[in-house]
Amino acid sequence: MQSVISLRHICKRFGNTIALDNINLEVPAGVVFALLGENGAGKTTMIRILTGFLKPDFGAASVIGHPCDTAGLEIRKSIGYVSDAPALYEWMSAGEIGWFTSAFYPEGFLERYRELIAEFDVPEGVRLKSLSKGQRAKVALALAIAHDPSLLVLDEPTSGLDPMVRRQFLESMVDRAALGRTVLLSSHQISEVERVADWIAILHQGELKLVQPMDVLRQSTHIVVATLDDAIAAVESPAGQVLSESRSGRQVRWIVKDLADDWQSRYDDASGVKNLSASQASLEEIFIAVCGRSDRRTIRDEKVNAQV
Ligand SMILES: Nc1ncnc2c1ncn2[C@@H]1O[C@H](COP(=O)(O)OP(=O)(O)OP(=O)(O)O)[C@@H](O)[C@H]1O
Repeated sequence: MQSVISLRHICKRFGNTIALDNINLEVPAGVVFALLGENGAGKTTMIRILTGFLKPDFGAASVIGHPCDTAGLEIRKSIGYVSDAPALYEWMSAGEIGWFTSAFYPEGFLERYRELIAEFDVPEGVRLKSLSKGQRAKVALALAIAHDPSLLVLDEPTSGLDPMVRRQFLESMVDRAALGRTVLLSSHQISEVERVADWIAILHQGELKLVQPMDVLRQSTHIVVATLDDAIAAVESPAGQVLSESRSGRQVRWIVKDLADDWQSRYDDASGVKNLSASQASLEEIFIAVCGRSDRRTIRDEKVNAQV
């Protein structure tokens, strides 16, 4: 099946900063796909490339079959997009902006928009500048989904919203995926994402560190804790892909992906390990393990590496 979003070898630099470093990503249809990353990881840069606002320095990107570098307008008309700070005509009322925007979309837009506004409890007659932040976010979401787009792109949609509004937002994402639509959700609200996302991608300092279905990621990533006889003794890591290791006194803690079935066999009586346990890691623990390393490469680093 064709991907809804496809990125091949995407690179983008701003001066010395490598904002996106050879990104390859395929987003399947009908899922809530979460793009996680700390501040400055490159999430907004990726979304700006996908929506045709920014051209990559290298690589090719397409959204619902359209090339992002040449068909930005077409893409923006077809998808729904909510930025972290939606630009709305402040002097219009919630009702007026729906009517105004409906001129750009096929019949049925206004009716659906008004239904959504009523569902979200936003008063139609009040000017946008007099609405609360949460109400304005709901207007932006209603405008983005009233034409029932096959892809909805949300850049930090819930930042600054209260928990009730956030929950309403995220539930509407799950409803959309259930109808076969795709949602790309950029966020650093990890616990929220964990509840709604089908797929997780972790972007760290411009590099895509991990892309996996949420259930596979959960099942395949463990926290392994070993208690040692001696606090300063060396100990072998468990068999698997070790994402992080930390020590506190006699305890060693690893976050391990694809832990081998027979991982305990490494720790016999002579290993100096007294107690062993393994449990499933939360998304937050996985995120910290993946992102807790190395500083962003800059062009200066690349030049130094090329010289050695
Ligand atoms: N127009 C620009 N000019 C210069 N540097 C930029 C520009 N846009 C982004 N950057 C840099 O590129 C990197 C990635 O920024 P980006 O906004 O994509 O991150 P982000 O993951 O969206 O962060 P946040 O969660 O804080 O919004 C950062 O180091 C940022 O400073």
